Amino acid sequence: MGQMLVKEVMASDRLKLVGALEREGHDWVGRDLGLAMGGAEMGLKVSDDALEAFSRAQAVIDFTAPAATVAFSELAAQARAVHVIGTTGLSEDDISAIDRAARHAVVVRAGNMSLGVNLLTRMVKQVAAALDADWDIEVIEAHHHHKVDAPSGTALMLGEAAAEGRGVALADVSDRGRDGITGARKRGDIGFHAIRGGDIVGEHEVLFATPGERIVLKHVASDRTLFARGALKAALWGQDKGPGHYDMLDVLGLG
Ligand SMILES: NC(=O)C1=CN([C@@H]2O[C@H](COP(=O)(O)OP(=O)(O)OC[C@H]3O[C@@H](n4cnc5c(N)ncnc54)[C@H](OP(=O)(O)O)[C@@H]3O)[C@@H](O)[C@H]2O)C=CC1
Ligand SMILES: O=C(O)C1=N[C@H](C(=O)O)C[C@H](O)C1
Repeated sequence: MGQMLVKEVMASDRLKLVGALEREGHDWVGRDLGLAMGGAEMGLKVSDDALEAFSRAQAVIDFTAPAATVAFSELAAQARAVHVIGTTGLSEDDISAIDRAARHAVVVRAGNMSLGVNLLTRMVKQVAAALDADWDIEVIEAHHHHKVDAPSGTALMLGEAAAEGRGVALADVSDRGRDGITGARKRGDIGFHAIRGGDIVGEHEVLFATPGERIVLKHVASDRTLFARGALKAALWGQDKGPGHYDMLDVLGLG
């Protein structure tokens, strides 16, 4: 995602890239970003000094890993830069830490930056609200074999939307990774299933099943560029907002 973001920022006439980070000890640190990416020289050196880079930025776009994102949220808040977070796999403690940073700066966080998925969450909530618990809800997601977290951030967003529609807390009804003699499905549970293979960009399906019929709501991402474009839209949107923890529904006006 990092390299995709660099390309999208370079292609934009509204954005300017002022820094690029790698972790301390990475062999790109100190090298020209363009050359390191295998292209033309960009005149911008890769750094490992987050606070220095953030202090020169109006926005920080972060698709990394939970520990990095939590640390960056504090530094971005110190620098009063808009922090756009695409990182998934965050724990409740991680999210609380980000909430603390969002008291001082704008944070936009979403497990999926695409318009389609965010619209789908509204549809899932509506369908879940219209159906009772005789309808079993299952969230099925598929991603490339490099992905390290499961369920995906998007699957969790869709599960949250379904739980919200039903008026229950997801934590109380979530059923993940069935294996072995699990017993019959519990009424009202929301199940999660993760497929990992090849270069699948991201596919999410929410299944509502009752005896005799099924409803399937599905989103397919076929190009990662859409996630980068969504994140950049969020960075621009956040420029005139007050401190707070926002999501893509806010950015897209679907909240
Ligand atoms: N919200 C959305 O729309 C989307 C979210 N994602 C999420 O974004 C995240 C990244 O995805 P992806 O790009 O595929 O994953 P990658 O593993 O390819 O990239 C993550 C990068 O973050 C770097 N990183 C980790 N920790 C640090 C640190 N402390 N300082 C600097 N760099 C660090 C890693 O470096 P190193 O290799 O050295 O560890 C790596 O280059 C995932 O959580 C993914 O689920 C992805 C696509 C869309
Ligand atoms: O890791 C990915 O690739 C993706 N991660 C996000 C997620 O966890 O839902 C968004 C998208 O599906 C791609």
